[in-house]
Amino acid sequence: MLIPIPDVLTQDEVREFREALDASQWVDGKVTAGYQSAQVKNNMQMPENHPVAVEIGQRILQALQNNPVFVAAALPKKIFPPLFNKYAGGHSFGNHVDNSIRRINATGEHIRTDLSMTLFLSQPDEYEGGELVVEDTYGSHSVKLPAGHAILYPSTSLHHVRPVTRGARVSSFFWMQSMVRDDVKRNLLLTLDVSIQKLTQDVPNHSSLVDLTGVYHNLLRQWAEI
Ligand SMILES: O=C(O)CCC(=O)C(=O)O
Ligand SMILES: [Fe+2]
Repeated sequence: MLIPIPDVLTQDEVREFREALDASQWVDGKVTAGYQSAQVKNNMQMPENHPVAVEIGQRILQALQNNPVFVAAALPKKIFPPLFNKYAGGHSFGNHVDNSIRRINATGEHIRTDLSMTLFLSQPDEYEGGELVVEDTYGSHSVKLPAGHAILYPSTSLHHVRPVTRGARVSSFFWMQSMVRDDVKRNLLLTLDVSIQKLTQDVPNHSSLVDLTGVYHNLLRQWAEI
């Protein structure tokens, strides 16, 4: 399931991050690609250990940890330090599935990629094309969100980015390991969580809330790897 996460960043943060990124040196995006994806990857990237990328990446991680929609949807265990890419002048990224295991260079730690995320840092009217197209069991979904918004999708999905034919598309992208590896189970938990929150608002003190909340936690206890 594709899950939009609105307002990860404020517009002030987007402006500040873009100013710093636009003033920095970018390199060929193939540096972090696996063998197959390197054949179809044609974009630019900030070097992983560039101080600007590291600092903005940490600010993005903080914003995500304080975002209840993200936490409920991803149930994150480990998040890869955010990377940054840029597509301009016809750049695109052909169909691929993300690498299953990633090593975090700074710590030597490995993560299993359960979820992939793109956080848009360009407004949709700044560029033509550049849609992220993700295939899932319900078909193909084309995603282009306002700057500061993100899309979360299963790392098992085949996906590509359409050519950017005008302007530039800048974004942050990264992967995470979830406490709940299985997409179906994670999405059931999210549906239950959202329903409990809605019921809490609409009918506070409803007698079923104790049981439903118990079911949520008991399922999470069954399924979580921590
Ligand atoms: O630019 C994007 O939205 C996705 C990038 C991507 O798929 C990747 O780097 O593996
Ligand atoms: Fe990808």
